[in-house]
Amino acid sequence: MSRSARRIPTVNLSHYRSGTPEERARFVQVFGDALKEFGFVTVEGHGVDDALIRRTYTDVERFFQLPESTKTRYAVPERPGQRGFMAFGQEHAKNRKVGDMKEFWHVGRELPVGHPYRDDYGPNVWPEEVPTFRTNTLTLYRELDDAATVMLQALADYLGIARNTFSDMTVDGNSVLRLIHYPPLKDRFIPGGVRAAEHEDINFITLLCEGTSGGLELLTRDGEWIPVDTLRGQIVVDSGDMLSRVMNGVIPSTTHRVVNPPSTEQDTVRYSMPFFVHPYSDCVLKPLPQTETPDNPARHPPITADAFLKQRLRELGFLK
Ligand SMILES: O=C(O)CCC(=O)C(=O)O
Ligand SMILES: [Fe+2]
Repeated sequence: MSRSARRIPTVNLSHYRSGTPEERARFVQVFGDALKEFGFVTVEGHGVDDALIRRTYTDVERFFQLPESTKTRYAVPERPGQRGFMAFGQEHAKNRKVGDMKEFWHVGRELPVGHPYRDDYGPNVWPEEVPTFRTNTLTLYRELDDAATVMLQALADYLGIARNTFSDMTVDGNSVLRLIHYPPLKDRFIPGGVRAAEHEDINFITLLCEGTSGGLELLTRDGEWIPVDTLRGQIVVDSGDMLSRVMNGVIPSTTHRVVNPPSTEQDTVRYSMPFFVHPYSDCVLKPLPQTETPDNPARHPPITADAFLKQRLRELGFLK
């Protein structure tokens, strides 16, 4: 296969959940190999309700079409970039000065009163102009969280370690559902700007409901950009920096970006909904014993998920 024709593999999560032993073993192998080789894999049969994804996209579109003065009322300056609305051009990738050409909204985990992480994660805010936004996004959050748990169990099977090794780390984790609007470039443009400049995700793994138009690309381990095209109903999964820490680089995080539309004819709007799966705040990110070998000594000292997140939010310009 020519290098540029390479595509990431597709797997069906229902084979892992309820397939034959052979289907289950095959899922584990292809899923794990894909994360190792590409840091990306396409997942079907994930159990997240397609109608819910459509309803949520409708709500997201309604919100982003509101006037700027309304949207900015939902910015949360005390938790910049973590809850509520983040205006166009505000987030810039690590080591870049120019902001990404996107605006977005973050929904975080809701925890019961008295939970030790409740204040730390902070309250969500909700746009009163879109009454179904709260229910739809929280339901989607829960369904993506469930799918992620199963995927993390499959990854542990792949490595031959206790099945709940990773999924225990994400119980009550600081996961975030990000709802992104990339306007057409004719409407808003930042000179030198990109829809989403190349970056690695901070978290463990990311589940991306298919975007409403193309542009997502990943950088292969040998330095080639390849498109990640998803069909309706597929979820793309990628590995982030926190997983790489725990895997001591054996599953590296993968660089990816969202490129600008290639021509004025294709200058379409794009919406996407990544779900960033995070460990709980006090979870210590340190190499699993199986990944630390004489050939691959520990690459980083241990750090809590919370300290790591704050360090990265500073690099993104969100925290002082
Ligand atoms: O919009 C997308 O498809 C990807 C967005 C992304 O990579 C991110 O927000 O981290
Ligand atoms: Fe990303």
